[in-house]
Amino acid sequence: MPVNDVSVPPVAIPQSADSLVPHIPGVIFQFYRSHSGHMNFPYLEGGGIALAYVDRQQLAKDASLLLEQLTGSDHPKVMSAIERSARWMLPLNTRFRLPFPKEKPHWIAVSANPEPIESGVRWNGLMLDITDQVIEEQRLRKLCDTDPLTSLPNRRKLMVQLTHLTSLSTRHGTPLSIMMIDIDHFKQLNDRWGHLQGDSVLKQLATVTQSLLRCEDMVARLGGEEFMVVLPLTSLQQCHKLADRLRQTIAEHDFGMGQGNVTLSIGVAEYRCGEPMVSLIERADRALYSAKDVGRDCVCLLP
Ligand SMILES: Nc1nc2c(ncn2[C@@H]2O[C@H](COP(=O)(O)OP(=O)(O)OP(=O)(O)O)[C@@H](O)[C@H]2O)c(=O)[nH]1
Repeated sequence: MPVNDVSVPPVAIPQSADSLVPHIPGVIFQFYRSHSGHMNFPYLEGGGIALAYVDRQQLAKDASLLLEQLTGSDHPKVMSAIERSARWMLPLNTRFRLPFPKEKPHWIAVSANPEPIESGVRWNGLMLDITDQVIEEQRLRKLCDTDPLTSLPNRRKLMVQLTHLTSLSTRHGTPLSIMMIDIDHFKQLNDRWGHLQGDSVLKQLATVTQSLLRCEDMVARLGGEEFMVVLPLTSLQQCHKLADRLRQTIAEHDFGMGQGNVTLSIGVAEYRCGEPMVSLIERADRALYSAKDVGRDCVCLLP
């Protein structure tokens, strides 16, 4: 049969976009800000859940009813995105959490184009509920940043955090110390007790170390049997003391293999304001190797 003989069932063509708008999974809006700062939504229509709990008639008069619901950093973030878009006539692209009664807030993405008018600026744009996408992003980010065996932050996450903390330390002149930790003769432990028992030691070490730290400290697994602890606002002496407490706690801990089976060598170092982060890590690494050299089960620091 020739292709052009295939009969197509008749479909009603919408007369205007207006009849489609209530059925789309998002919101089409017009947002207005006067030169004096008054804001409102002259137009706000659409489908999906995003409009379920907003009072459109009120928002047509005053947008601050919606903006005031934004929590945490979302309010200043959205306000400065509006300001930037208005000042430079750049597209407004941002996201925020919209509170929902009896539910977790939903993530809403906004994308709109500004248009200068005599009395202020007008934006025409879209809002989409991106909650599922944000949850997936958060899950993937956690996966990228976490060591699967111990659930500790991994090397990647640690480097990001250490970069941030060294720059804070340089800016404010505050102390920052690190510990480089390595389990002694871990190969022998694996060979003698098996890989599963080795894994269990790594997990228990992670838990014991975390229990000795404050919430602003961080312990990460760098790989294999090597860990790093980062201690903001901590001098070398305080770090040394804590490292020795950790060493002793682990030496006395019952890993289920009889006492005295697991010991740690630890190198400690303090950040020198302005130095590259790698120099700090190298110093702690060299201190760790000194600890290995002098017989293990000890804490070393370099001058
Ligand atoms: N069970 C277990 N073992 C691991 C894991 N990652 C690395 N290892 C083992 O850790 C051992 C590290 O051995 P080495 O680097 O020789 O160090 P060591 O035996 O601890 O010796 P020193 O550091 O000099 O005291 C190797 O046998 C690796 O196979 C892991 O995730 N689980």
